[in-house]
Amino acid sequence: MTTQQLIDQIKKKKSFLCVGLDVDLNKIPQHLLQTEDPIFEFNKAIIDATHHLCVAYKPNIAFFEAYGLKGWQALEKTINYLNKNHPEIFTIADAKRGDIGNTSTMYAKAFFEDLAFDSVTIAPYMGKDSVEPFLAFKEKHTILLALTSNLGAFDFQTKLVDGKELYKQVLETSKTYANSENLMYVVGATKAEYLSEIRQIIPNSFLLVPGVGAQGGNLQDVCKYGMTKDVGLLINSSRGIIYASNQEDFAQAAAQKAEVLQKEMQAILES
Ligand SMILES: O=C(O)c1cc(=O)[nH]c(=O)n1[C@@H]1O[C@H](COP(=O)(O)O)[C@@H](O)[C@H]1O
Repeated sequence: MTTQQLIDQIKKKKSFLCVGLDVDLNKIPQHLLQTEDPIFEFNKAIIDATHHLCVAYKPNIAFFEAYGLKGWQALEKTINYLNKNHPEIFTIADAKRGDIGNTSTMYAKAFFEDLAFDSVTIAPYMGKDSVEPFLAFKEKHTILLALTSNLGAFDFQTKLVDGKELYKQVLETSKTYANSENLMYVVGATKAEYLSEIRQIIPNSFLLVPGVGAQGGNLQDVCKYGMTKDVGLLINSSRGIIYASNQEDFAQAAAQKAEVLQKEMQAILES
């Protein structure tokens, strides 16, 4: 999916919501555990109930890998279900990969070719030759961790390196990479006060913003400081939506939570 197609969807749906699929078998409704593929059945029900309210889904790969082969098969079924039934949806493999060049190429093939995701999250720590193999897939999007939502972000990301915060170095240096126009960045919703300065470095790039809901980030603040003329934001919520109920009504409950966020986004877009 091109960036323009994503922008068009945001305008059409009046939503820049990304639903995070962080499926934990201990948290899903008991009755699903009797089915052959509880992870996929859960995802399918969530997607069926929420796809009109969001523009993206972000399966977090850890939550699939934790269940071995069955988890990986559920991931494959989930992305195939999305690509077949909802090609208008932007898909994010939240894998946080990045390694020496030839290894990154294999990670890129796994998520872009084999699983056919639109984008993948990448850790920038290993630098240019670890990121460019993902950017080589010109029709795909590489989402680089810039300033993350967790407390550990202050261990390295905000530290000064040559007089400048490391996350700013990541933003500036990554702009020099080949095909950098296909970069998006992760900025945690819990770090909204940093967004004005971030926008000075990357005025137009899309940001994936996790951390609203369960982690305490605030949608209004993120939009105030981070929104561009083309919106430029994908706001992710995982637990706050998918675990709204652990009973048979879980999908409707998830849709209700998603709708609250969508309505808030609509109000911001129309203000
Ligand atoms: O890359 C991410 O998606 C990510 C980056 C970050 O800085 N913080 C963060 O929470 N995430 C992911 O976003 C999701 C947040 O989930 P909830 O806190 O349940 O909404 C999880 O899948 C995290 O792994």
